[in-house]
Amino acid sequence: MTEVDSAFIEVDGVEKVFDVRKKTGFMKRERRQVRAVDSISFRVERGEMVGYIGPNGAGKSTTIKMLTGILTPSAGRLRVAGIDPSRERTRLAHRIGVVFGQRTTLWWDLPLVDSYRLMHRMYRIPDARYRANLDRLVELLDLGDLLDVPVRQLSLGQRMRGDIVAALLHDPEVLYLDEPTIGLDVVSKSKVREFLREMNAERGTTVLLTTHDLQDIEQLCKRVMVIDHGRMMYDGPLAGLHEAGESERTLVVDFERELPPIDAPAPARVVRVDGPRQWLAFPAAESAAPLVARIAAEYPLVDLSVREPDIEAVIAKMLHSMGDTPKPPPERATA
Ligand SMILES: Nc1ncnc2c1ncn2[C@@H]1O[C@H](COP(=O)(O)OP(=O)(O)OP(=O)(O)O)[C@@H](O)[C@H]1O
Repeated sequence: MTEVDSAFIEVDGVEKVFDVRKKTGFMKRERRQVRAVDSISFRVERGEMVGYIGPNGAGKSTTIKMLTGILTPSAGRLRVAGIDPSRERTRLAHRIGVVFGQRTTLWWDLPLVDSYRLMHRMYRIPDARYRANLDRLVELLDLGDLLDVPVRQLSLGQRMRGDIVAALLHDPEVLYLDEPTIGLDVVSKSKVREFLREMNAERGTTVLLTTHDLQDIEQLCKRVMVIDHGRMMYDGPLAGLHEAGESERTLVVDFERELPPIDAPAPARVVRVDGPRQWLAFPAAESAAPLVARIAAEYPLVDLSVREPDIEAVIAKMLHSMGDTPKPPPERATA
């Protein structure tokens, strides 16, 4: 191994500026520069699963495209597994896997297995390894009955699992996931998450995950990075993000009968009442257990559920609470 002291992914002062030409009138064009990524730095260690989140247009996809070598940075230094992605894109391709939730890498008109056969050739995967990986992945992602079905006939959840198999057939060391659970039903979401957790634990695959679903991050990533207007605004644990934005979760409780708003222990408070159902907001960084125990002891409780805050709301609150000043975490960003 060459990368003894270095992290698996290294991003130092990376920028990406796009030149955009806009039509401003008949025969008139204006040139403008868009700074999609603005001097960001971070490191990801081998085997880490890191969430990479931010509002629309924040610069997430641009970062991922630079990490895969599709785009060349305008400034700064990038390394993945010691490789400069834009200079050695093909060499790097053998070590990375990419899943874009909104697009597919599968051949639409062909049976699923034909796409895998093509990947087998494209990546020159040794036969025995291909066979073993295919068997294992198909079993883990429960695709056995679907291998001969044309991709166009698969449901979104089946297609997504098919895409994940395609991205992993060549045993990549790092996986970039862009919205892997978008549009999936609850069962498919949990299948995908469970698989990713197992893959990370068993194989130590490094994962960079972009998502709008807070539960993806909660269930998969100890660390989250927030980007906004191309700048790194936060890099640390998810709980810290909740604290920075003072975000709240909601406890939804059903009582045996209609009650006036209950006397919730602060900082929890009733925010809505509808018949026997009441909604209580409480700090997202706190456990729901003491609140649930207290309500169960004092009121005629029938059922309850906890709703997570929306990822956009968490980010918006955090950005608002910080003004425009990035929260410098991590020694790891400047190390
Ligand atoms: N090829 C391009 N040419 C010009 N501008 C671009 C190009 N690609 C991205 N941009 C701009 O760069 C900024 C960052 O875009 P990017 O796609 O990286 O954001 P994102 O965080 O992935 O957003 P989303 O969550 O909506 O996918 C946006 O303002 C976008 O319009």
